[in-house]
Amino acid sequence: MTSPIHVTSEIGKLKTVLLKRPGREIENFTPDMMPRLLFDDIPYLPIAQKEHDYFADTLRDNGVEVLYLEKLAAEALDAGGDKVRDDFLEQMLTESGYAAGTIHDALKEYLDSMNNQDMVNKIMEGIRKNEVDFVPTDLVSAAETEGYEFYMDPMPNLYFTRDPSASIGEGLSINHMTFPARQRESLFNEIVIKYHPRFANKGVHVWRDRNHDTRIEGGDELVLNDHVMAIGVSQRTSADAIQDIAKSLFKEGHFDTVIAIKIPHNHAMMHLDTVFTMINYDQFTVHPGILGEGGHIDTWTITPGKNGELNLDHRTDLKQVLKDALKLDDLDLIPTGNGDPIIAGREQWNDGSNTLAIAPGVVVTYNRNYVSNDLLRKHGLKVLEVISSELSRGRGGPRCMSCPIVREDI
Ligand SMILES: NC(=[NH2+])NCCC[C@H](N)C(=O)O
Repeated sequence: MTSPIHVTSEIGKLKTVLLKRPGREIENFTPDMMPRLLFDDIPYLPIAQKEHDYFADTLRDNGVEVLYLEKLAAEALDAGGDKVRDDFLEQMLTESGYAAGTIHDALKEYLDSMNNQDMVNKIMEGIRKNEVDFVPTDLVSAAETEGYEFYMDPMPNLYFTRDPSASIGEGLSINHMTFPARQRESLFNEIVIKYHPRFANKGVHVWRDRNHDTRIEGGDELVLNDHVMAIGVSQRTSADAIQDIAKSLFKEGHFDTVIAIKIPHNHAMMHLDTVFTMINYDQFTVHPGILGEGGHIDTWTITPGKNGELNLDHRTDLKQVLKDALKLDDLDLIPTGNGDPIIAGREQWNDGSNTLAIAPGVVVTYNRNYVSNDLLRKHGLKVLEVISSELSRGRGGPRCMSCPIVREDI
């Protein structure tokens, strides 16, 4: 059976992609909630949607089928039936802090009055206290939640579909994410894979599911070719999760190499794909800020060892490591902002390194990163710019905003 997921590179012609159109969740919060929700500002929703539609149209104009997470999730619940919907809702309430009790019951009743699409949208947008018909009568509900506006927080990061799951080969990882603000997101991906007619029982292999304590996010998971992956050791992805997924990939798939790349652990560079992306057979974007003296950075090339163990090779010359793993004579590492420290810092902040390749040498980028975009063109790439004033406020670019489902082989 051919799997409905097929991704054997970062650059093969993109055929199908998963997006999430920004909804009310991206404005349903106040500045004091921003750090916890991993946002740096509150986007202006109508413009953010316009920009996102432009992004989706750019992909469609280039022959890409665009799927929407919010739609697939509702369709998965439609297909799954009452029991699946109920289990999903219980799980979502539990992960939102209400496994049982009077607030649980009130939220359940409220959400249960909606059809699947409305319920999915509502969970994504967040639930404020003033919209639920509930007067607390016990001390826990009355005292412990006083002064906070929400029963269920919005999930503003959902439009970064890259992170909660990652397509790898004929399968995917459904991720246990790092921060509470994003941990519930991958529940949507899980129901889509389990129950949506397009994916359910179609031979999709789950390399690693969301039921783990160790953390990994798709922004760190780069499929370089059909047997080599690069995974960031980052603020969001831990070394033990990388070892775990490497074992699973080596055991049951066609992968034989995982290059773990250690990047700074901070908000601006939260994932490997904010500082490093593959854009052609032999071309990558790299933010100069991650390279130490002489262009060095810690990398560990992981390969299968004896008895299911892993072999490790620690090296610091990123260019040589990539050349060896990809069997290339030369490699073009293109520095964000052309290496100027001010421009590189600014354009990396606005995801100037976060390019989405839709074919070898053809990339989608934010228009605001004009220095990096010019440089990409000078290096021979075809650059399709998308508008980005509001979308960039969530700290993610075209690669983060897209989860490839099918790419042609390279
Ligand atoms: N793959 C990525 N770089 N995603 C960016 C995610 C940004 C989001 N605000 C977060 O902090 O999680």
